[in-house]
Amino acid sequence: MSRKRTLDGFFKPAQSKKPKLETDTEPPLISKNIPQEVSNHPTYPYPIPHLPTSITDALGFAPAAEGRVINDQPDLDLLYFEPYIPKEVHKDLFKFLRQELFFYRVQYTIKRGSIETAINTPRFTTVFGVDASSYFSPTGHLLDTQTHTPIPKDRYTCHPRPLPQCLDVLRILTEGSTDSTYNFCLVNYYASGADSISYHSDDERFLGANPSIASFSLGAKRDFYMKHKPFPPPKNASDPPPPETKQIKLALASGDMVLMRGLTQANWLHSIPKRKGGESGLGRINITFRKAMVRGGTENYYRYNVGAGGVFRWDEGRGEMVPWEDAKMKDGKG
Ligand SMILES: O=C(O)CCC(=O)C(=O)O
Ligand SMILES: [Fe+2]
Repeated sequence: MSRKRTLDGFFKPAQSKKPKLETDTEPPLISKNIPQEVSNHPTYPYPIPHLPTSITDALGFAPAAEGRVINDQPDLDLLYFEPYIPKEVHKDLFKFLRQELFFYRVQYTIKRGSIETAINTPRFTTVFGVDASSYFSPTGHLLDTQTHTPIPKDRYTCHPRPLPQCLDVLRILTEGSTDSTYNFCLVNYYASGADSISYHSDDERFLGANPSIASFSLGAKRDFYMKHKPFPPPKNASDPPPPETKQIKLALASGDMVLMRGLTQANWLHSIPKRKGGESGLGRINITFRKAMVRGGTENYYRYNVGAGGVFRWDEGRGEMVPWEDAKMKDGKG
């Protein structure tokens, strides 16, 4: 089949707003018999090219270094790969993902008591995947994990989408080196030192107990801080004081991967603080792989990483993320 027909084929489903999920005997949402040069799905704003073989070939040598265990403080269990991505390709992988992925700048409100506060997420985000109650068939339909039949229409209010090949390749490698499996990929893009993530832990109940989270860095070097959560006050005056813990700083470089596992999320917070100077102006991509067990995880991840706003895409000429609608008009594709 010619390349032209392939492209026509995948642009068509992208126009319909919702995937048709009734049965898996329908025409595939992802073409099966055509050599796939792109990943596409009705939930994607545009198709995402597969990784060039120059990158996939080099990824065959990952992890580029052995993981170093960091567990010298209470409740801490990290495996730190410096680097994980071979040095020959981390720059190309960064450029590829920044150019080809679609991002969002999510706004939401939080309510504390009767006071509502508007939050502007201080970084670009995107997400792919679905929790363990469902899975994507090879043709892109969402099926129930128990019954292997199409999921009921009302299972999700969001529109879960499968990992594109370019991130799935990394997921498979990560599973091989971390003794865990993952069904979600979250991506952050920190455009400059003004973008950040404040202290938090990824210990939501929908991840189950002691989740393993694999976190990749590409692009600018940024400081990653960790600190122990406050210990509960002693119950009796005779109880021993809580153990001493020290803040941790890892200068995460392009290609590095930190696996946070065991008791880490339940007991430690982590952050990427705002920075002036250094490499931060070059932009940084963070990719995390996680496993959500139940539907609530899917709703949460799409709400806070896609939200209800517009799509952004990297504009190489302008050197910044631009609203994708504008970029399409400029290309004359609008
Ligand atoms: O950018 C990073 O290295 C950390 C990102 C993170 O903690 C998160 O997305 O939950
Ligand atoms: Fe996190």
